[in-house]
Amino acid sequence: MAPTLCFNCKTERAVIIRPKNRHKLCRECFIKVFETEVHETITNAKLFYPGERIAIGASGGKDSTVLAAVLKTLNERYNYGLELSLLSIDEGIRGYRDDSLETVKRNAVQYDMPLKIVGYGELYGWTMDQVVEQVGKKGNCTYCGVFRRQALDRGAAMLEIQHVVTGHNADDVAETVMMNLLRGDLPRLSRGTSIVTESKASDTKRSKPLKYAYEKEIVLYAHHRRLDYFSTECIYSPEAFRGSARTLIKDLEKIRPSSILDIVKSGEDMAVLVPGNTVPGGKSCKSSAAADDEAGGCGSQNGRSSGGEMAAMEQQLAANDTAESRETEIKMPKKGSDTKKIKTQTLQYCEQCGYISSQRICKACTLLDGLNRNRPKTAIEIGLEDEEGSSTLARQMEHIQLTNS
Ligand SMILES: Nc1ncnc2c1ncn2[C@@H]1O[C@H](COP(=O)(O)OP(=O)(O)OP(=O)(O)O)[C@@H](O)[C@H]1O
Repeated sequence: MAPTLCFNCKTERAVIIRPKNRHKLCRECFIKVFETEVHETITNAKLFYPGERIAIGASGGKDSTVLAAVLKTLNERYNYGLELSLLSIDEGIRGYRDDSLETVKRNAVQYDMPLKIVGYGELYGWTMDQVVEQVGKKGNCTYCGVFRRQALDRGAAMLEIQHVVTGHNADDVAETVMMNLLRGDLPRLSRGTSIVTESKASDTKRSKPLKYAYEKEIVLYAHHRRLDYFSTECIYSPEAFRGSARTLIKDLEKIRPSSILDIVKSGEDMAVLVPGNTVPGGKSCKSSAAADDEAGGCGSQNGRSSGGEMAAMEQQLAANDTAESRETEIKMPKKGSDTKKIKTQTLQYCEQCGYISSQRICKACTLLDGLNRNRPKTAIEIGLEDEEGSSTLARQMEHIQLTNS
């Protein structure tokens, strides 16, 4: 049987089917389409300005590796004029992060980008291995997430960079929407849906250029561009709630491939319902305490292994270069969306470390206090399974304060 030709170029052999339109694409056309859609996300949301210095939160995983590769390509193709750097946080997890950091070091050479590595050990005096040794695996993700959010900000400050981009993708955002919907937490749903999160007082803003990119497409892109990335998952325990939301979304995707972007879109629409808040069309979320609330990574990697779907996909791709993985529809955000609203919080500086926080003592310092007092188990008994840890952390802090008083 004659090979199917690419829907776009009509000359090359098709190796990818996109469920969006059942178009069969060749490698080159798929890569171009993927990059063009990220470019449209960037331009529609006006994510960057010429000359802007950008720190790419680089974990060595597929998402941030694809992000770095695509940003480099687009920066050159469309003359964004960006100065791109890699910023890696070393959580201190032997057998995981030390290996993935080796990948980031290679990426720095491959993409000709400067690399800054900041460690939990140097910032907090605790590596995650030490934290887990003390608190156990249950709930360790909350420590890691809170520490990473601050670490990314602090790393960016060291580089004198005011914009950190992360590899959060459409699946991650859909999970966050689903989790906050199930918790009835619209303000957090609103913040998690925004493509940009910035704080009134913090110099550092965050954005997610891959917000509309499906995880499966990211894997395909990495595969077909032969990107060098690290695919092992964190050795510590997954967050059960996010893992359940992930499984639910993956199941929905199987039945209806557009579910992921539909959930993201619903999240953007629901964000409008947050009373007294201001978010431009899921584009930007200005929170006075965004630094404390914005996801700093992880919390999505963990729990991802439900079913090992991505790992299986990667294996299949590696074994068969003519992969015909099912793709999902990418709908780009419409230009000129309405202004929407988000919750504002009271801003203050942590009395201990000076980090921006909605609390007198920031979450990292609260957790560190618990660790340093050698009694974190008391503090985390109330449960730690959320993507940003914030609601639970607020309860933890109350608990800790009560325990102390
Ligand atoms: N240790 C880290 N150093 C720098 N950035 C990080 C780190 N961990 C996570 N991030 C950032 O947060 C994003 C989401 O992280 P998460 O842990 O959810 O992994 P992920 O979705 O699998 O992404 P990746 O494939 O890039 O690891 C990453 O894409 C990256 O931009």
